[in-house]
Amino acid sequence: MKILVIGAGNMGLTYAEGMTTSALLGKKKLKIYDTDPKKITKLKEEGIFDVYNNLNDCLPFSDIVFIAVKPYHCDSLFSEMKPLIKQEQIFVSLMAGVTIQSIQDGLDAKKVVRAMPNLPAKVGKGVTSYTASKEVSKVELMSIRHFLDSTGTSIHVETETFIDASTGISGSGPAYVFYFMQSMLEAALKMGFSDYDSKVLVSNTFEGAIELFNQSNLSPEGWIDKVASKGGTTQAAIDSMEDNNVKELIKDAAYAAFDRAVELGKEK
Ligand SMILES: NC(=O)C1=CN([C@@H]2O[C@H](COP(=O)(O)OP(=O)(O)OC[C@H]3O[C@@H](n4cnc5c(N)ncnc54)[C@H](O)[C@@H]3O)[C@@H](O)[C@H]2O)C=CC1
Ligand SMILES: O=C(O)[C@@H]1CCC=N1
Repeated sequence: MKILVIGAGNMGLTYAEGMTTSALLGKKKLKIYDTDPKKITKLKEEGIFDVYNNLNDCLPFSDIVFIAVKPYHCDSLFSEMKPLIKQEQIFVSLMAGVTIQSIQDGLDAKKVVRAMPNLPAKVGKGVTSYTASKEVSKVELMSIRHFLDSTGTSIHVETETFIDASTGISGSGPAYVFYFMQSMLEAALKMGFSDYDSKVLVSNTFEGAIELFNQSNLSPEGWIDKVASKGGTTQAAIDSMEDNNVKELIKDAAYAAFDRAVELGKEK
């Protein structure tokens, strides 16, 4: 199977790296296309992929095409791609907001999969939601899932609304976790810990809590109860967060990302 990734940025390159291990590629190298000359030179030097700076040389010779440019670059990209595509090709968009209909219209293509990945894919711990146009067969969708799973795990959703919703939870979600980490790092530094000690305290606290959560059926609230003693320190912290409405604010933030994904789709 011949795979092309368009856009060698954070997401495109992460997916490309994940997919190089796939048995479905056979002996072929994965193709990657970008317009940035510096990226092209660097990728050519590394020699992991077949690297292209011209769509004519790669797009017509690919079965599955992953699109990982920023949403505002897709219109100009689509007009360049349109004369080169074939109806049997499958296009997998990783772009936030951009709808299946607008991809089909922009490319004059039928087989489109819309996916929402996230950045932990870089370490094989990504989660991707995906849905497809009706022209993509079950067997084709199984191959796509195989490639998506090369960066972690995936869930199939029935409608694009769930792609926009998962953008607010898992797509943008790693940034919320980093935001929380940054707040705790700043608090640790303010308390007088060194940079190194602050990082050790915070990163191990996150890692340990996630491991506990993953190894049990207990809800986060159940785990909070195990940490917090009545009248103790944790309760003081949780009370402070509750008084400041932190939980509602985080939910609002997730909805802001969801709404923005829907809005991006309408801007097309
Ligand atoms: N970064 C993230 O955590 C996530 C990103 N996404 C989506 O992935 C897409 C890419 O995001 P990033 O990788 O973060 O962006 P990025 O800016 O790191 O990468 C975009 C790449 O596209 C290239 N590019 C721009 N125009 C091009 C064109 N016409 N032809 C070929 N290449 C072109 C750029 O040179 C760059 O290498 C976005 O649509 C975003 O919504 C989705 C989920 C998570
Ligand atoms: O911020 C963005 O628009 C992209 C989509 C999800 C994560 N990053």
